[in-house]
Amino acid sequence: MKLLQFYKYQGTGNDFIMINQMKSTVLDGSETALIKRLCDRRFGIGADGLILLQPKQGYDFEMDYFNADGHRGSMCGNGARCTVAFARSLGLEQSSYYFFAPDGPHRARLSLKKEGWFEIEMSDVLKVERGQDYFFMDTGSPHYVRFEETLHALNVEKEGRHIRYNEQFAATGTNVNFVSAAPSLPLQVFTYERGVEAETLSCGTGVTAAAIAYTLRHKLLDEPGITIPVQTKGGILEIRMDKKEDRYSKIWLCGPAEEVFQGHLYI
Ligand SMILES: N[C@H](CCC[C@H](N)C(=O)O)C(=O)O
Repeated sequence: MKLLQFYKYQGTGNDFIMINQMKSTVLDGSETALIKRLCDRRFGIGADGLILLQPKQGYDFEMDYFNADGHRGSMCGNGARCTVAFARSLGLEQSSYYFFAPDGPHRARLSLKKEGWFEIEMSDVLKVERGQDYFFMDTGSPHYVRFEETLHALNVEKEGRHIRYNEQFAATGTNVNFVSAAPSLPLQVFTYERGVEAETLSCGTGVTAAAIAYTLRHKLLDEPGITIPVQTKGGILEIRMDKKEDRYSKIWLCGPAEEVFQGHLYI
């Protein structure tokens, strides 16, 4: 039996179990059944995912991310914001960070304006696929984005699952975002997450994809520093980006992240 010290974090209601492996390794990521059970809201601690904070040569740290199904996921934007908050609470107090995530290197910084806000630079998006009624892109994780007249009557779980498992995406799966088409900002985004296989209260890479799709749908002019506020079920996030035709760089995902509780258990 090993003692597992854990920390629970949330960023706009997307919640994560954090394990500090900066000094010693407890989990190597092969413990699929255990991670799934830890993330279970009845049999475990309960979370949308689990993150191992680890050292990595040339970086301040690495975030190794697992979805609630116990398998390694792709990039998690809210998880990254929580990981920076976690690293800070462990004493890594810097005004900016350089870290490694599932989709490669990232920069992060503290908001100068808002206390408790963490800002992550996302990978550039150089390709956006346009379907008849959807956009599809990789913001570190694959995201399908569909605009809706209204979201209030939408069954996110049912519709999201249907798209995630349809012929086009079944092989690798996709996250699915439904975006309110109301002309005024903030955008409203509801997300079904692959790997959690349920609706989550917020998804950082999904909100990033929704903001990018919005600039295309509403034909925003190319400009540096386009800012799009987004309302999720768990709170407000903000996306800033430089747009040049269909290519997006300097994409920053900004929002709150905080510790909820900590504890330990034997594994
Ligand atoms: N919640 C995450 C997305 C996790 C991606 C994961 N569901 C996958 O497709 O592996 C976020 O804030 O970006």
